[in-house]
Amino acid sequence: MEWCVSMPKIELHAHLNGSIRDSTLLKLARELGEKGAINFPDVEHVILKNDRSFKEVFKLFDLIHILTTDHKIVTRMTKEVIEDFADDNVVYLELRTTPKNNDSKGMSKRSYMEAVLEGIRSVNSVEVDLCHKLKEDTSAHSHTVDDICNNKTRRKKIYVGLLLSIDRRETTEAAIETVKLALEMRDLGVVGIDLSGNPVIGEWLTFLPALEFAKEQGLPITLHCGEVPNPDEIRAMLNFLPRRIGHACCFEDDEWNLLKRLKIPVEICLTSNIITETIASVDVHHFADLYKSNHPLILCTDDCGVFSTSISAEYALASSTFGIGKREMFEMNDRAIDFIFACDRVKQELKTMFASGLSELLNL
Ligand SMILES: CNc1ncnc2c1ncn2[C@@H]1O[C@H](COP(=O)(O)O)[C@@H](O)[C@H]1O
Ligand SMILES: [Zn+2]
Repeated sequence: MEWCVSMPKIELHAHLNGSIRDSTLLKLARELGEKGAINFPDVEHVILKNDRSFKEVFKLFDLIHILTTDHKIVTRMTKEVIEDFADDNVVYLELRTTPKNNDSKGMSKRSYMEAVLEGIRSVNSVEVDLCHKLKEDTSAHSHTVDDICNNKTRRKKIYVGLLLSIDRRETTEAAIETVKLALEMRDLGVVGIDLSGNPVIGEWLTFLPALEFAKEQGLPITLHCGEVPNPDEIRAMLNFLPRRIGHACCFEDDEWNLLKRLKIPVEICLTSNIITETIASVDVHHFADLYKSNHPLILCTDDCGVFSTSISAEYALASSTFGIGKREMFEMNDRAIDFIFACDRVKQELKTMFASGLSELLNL
């Protein structure tokens, strides 16, 4: 489905380390293998394996982190991931990542994020508009809407906003440190906070003080919610009123009713849910019911490296499974602009871009 690639798309749920290219991961593993730090054939097998249980996915993340937790590699990975999304015609990307401390690499959460920013600066195949507050004041000098829409006269452009993730393994203090860092970096492209990590680990109450602090400070929050059955946590998360949630796989009737009543937008990750077996098969995915109910939602990749997918592949899968066409998908993206975390300038520019794209679509 060519249109799934060519259509401008909004990606709101992509984890940096989960989006790493297989080729980069294998190269890093080979290098560590040559140094004798790991057994390359074992690691190669894990990287290339296609079906992964939930537990195995989180083991793979630990392995990926061993290979990538280094400033230069974080920079390279960030650059490649943004270029890959832009190549797939993502026009607005919210990229999330967990800031990491690692004494042996001289890495602090802040220096990790500086390496991410360096990666964004080194993107050269596409023009990056980093969403940050300061830019609003200078937007008069920014590009015109015609510039953005007209790929012929300008380079392709992608808006990027960063979300800082709190890992469910972290303590309250570490989570607060991440929120403080996000606040310090609001002028540098950080647009919000995410709670993620292995859903069978950690307690909601551990993260609540950090999330409440973020909310008080006006930082938008998205939560991984209901990836495993846990009705008390799901209800507590929904009643916290996050700006969005990811997944919503293991909801019962009460939780569906609450979600729909609160109209909290959902980031849908089809392939991720199927591979981790949180949903039995794509045809019974809750995307269908939410879409029919006009609930705010958007298709996302989660971890396109780990799950060997792409945002256009997710659109193709949703289109063939649920019979949703190009125009409806386009409108789904247009509506999603309302719940992105970027500032009004970016929202306005995207609205204009999509408005002109729709007339093109209808003229076809
Ligand atoms: C499959 N579903 C998922 N559920 C929950 N958390 C997930 C996830 N996929 C990824 N992550 C979270 O993102 C981290 C990797 O990216 P970063 O190191 O932050 O860039 C993982 O370690 C996990 O905490
Ligand atoms: Zn996720």
